[in-house]
Amino acid sequence: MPLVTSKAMFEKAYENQYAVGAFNVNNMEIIQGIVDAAKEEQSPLILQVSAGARKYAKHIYLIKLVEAAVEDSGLPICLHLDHGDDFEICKSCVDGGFTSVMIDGSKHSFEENIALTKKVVEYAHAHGVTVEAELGRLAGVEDAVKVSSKDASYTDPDQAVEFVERTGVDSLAIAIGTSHGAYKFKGDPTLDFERLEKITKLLPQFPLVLHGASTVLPEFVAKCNQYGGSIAGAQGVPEAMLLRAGKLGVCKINIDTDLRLAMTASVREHLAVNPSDFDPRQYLKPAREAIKAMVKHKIRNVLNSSNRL
Ligand SMILES: O=C(CO)COP(=O)(O)O
Ligand SMILES: O=C[C@H](O)COP(=O)(O)O
Ligand SMILES: [Zn+2]
Ligand SMILES: [Zn+2]
Repeated sequence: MPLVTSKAMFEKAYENQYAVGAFNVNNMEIIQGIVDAAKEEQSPLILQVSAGARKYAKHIYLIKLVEAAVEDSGLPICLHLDHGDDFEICKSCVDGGFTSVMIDGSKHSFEENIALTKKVVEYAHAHGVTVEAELGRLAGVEDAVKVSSKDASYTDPDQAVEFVERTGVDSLAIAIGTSHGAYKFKGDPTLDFERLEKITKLLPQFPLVLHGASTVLPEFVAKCNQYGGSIAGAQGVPEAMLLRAGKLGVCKINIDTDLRLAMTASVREHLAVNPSDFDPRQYLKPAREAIKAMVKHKIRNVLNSSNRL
């Protein structure tokens, strides 16, 4: 089974009102934990690589690890570039074996975003690769750059229609109140479901993407803090809201922060409880299991994507 694009995955997800999890990967243990979970759940899967991940691990290591995961698991996996900043990084990932790319032109003007996205779509489609774009701007930390809530903006539904028509893009990340990182809401969590419903109505059958969709489960924050961490005031998107979004045209839900918290909580606990351990396998093995358990939890309780292959 080779790597696959997101096209058939999204068609099936849209039809059956569930979402495919897009999990950020940075190393072997993270990839193995995620893929093991998806295999046991027989769930469709997107593994995504940020520019930062590509810098950290190098493109060649990540692609070879993901190819190994496909061969070892037999799963149809989509390998996606997360938040491509310019045409060059998208081209490099298309040329380098990715099956899907995101061009994130959301920091540019509407017209510049369209022109940039169109250029990537033309190149990617000519090479059999699907494209995600972003309209509206999420707050939070993205590629080590903090977008303040004053610079964030929700997606305009009419602009979304024009954007999709003029670019030919395959899926669209929208801003309805989620944000990247562990600190998503100061008060009660709210998402603009009215806006989401409007976009879905204007763009029927079109797959939408929700970034910044970690739940920041309190028990993992508490475990980090119990074993020497200092993560205060963290809050994510409640699971019920994500399930609701999955029934309203959101076909891809991005999760990174929850994997980071699961892995860090596990490593912190292991080293605190076993102070004489110094073989990395001793703490990375349970860390990999923690990733697996988190992804299984997401597939069952947030994505509703078990047994959808
Ligand atoms: O959107 C994301 C990656 O693109 C990840 O979002 P979280 O920070 O909520 O996990
Ligand atoms: O959207 C951002 C993802 O969580 C990736 O984060 P990163 O750029 O730190 O790898
Ligand atoms: Zn963005
Ligand atoms: Zn994102």
